[in-house]
Amino acid sequence: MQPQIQIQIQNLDLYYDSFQALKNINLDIAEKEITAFIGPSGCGKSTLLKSINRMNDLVEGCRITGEIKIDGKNIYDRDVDVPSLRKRVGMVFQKPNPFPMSVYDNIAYGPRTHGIRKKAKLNEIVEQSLRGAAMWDEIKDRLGKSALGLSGGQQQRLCIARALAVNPDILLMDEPTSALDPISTIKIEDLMAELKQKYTIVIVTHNMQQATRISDKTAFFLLGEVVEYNQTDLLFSMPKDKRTEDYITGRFG
Ligand SMILES: Nc1ncnc2c1ncn2[C@@H]1O[C@H](COP(=O)(O)OP(=O)(O)OP(=O)(O)O)[C@@H](O)[C@H]1O
Repeated sequence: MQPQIQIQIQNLDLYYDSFQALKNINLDIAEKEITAFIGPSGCGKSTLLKSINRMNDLVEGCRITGEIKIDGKNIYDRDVDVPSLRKRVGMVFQKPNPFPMSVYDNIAYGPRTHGIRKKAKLNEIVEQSLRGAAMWDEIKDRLGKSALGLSGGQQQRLCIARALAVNPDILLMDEPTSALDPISTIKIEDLMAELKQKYTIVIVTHNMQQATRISDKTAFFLLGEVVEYNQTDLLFSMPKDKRTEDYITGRFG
């Protein structure tokens, strides 16, 4: 059975002032799969990722034409409530960025800003989110301690738990393991394999082995365009475009 398409990117062009960073992007991203964006530095991967929860709204001079539909609704329509969109489409960044507060408060922060006040409910969300990020047993006795005292890998899983706490449908991950050691990286990759049962995941990665290990589909970007998009095993074993082949065989980039 074909997976359901959740995110449809159609005729998307994006400009930073007069510089065109994305050129006519068309991509269908399936629900509850992991989709990887790969390509050399500066080719627009992060820009496209950030367009999926309108993080680029914060960049002065950024202009977008075309559409990104989530479950059929264009997120760039005027009537879209951007905070609600970002609640549905969570984001995890390259460098772990826990807030300078306790582990508990990091997780409870999002739900509190969405009006949840009851201690019992917050406790439940904190536990569920940390379980969802596969770190409850490891951290349950340190909930009151500062998140800044955790290791880099733990901080990144905490940031994933924080994203889960507001109950998103989609998780965007921008090179989530590039600042981590190999063991922490494997933990996050294992976690992503678990998470895709419940969430649609889009990941930017520079690590082609990582893309082949974890993703269902891969899009190869070059100079603001998607050159090739296919099932990950096919893209890496039988690239259709010479430029994809050159990149994955290390001939450039
Ligand atoms: N805020 C901005 N203002 C102006 N130009 C930008 C801005 N952000 C990105 N760019 C430019 O847009 C292009 C795409 O950048 P982007 O960060 O999306 O690439 P990337 O493929 O994610 O690169 P990397 O792998 O190095 O993170 C680059 O040329 C970059 O310099």
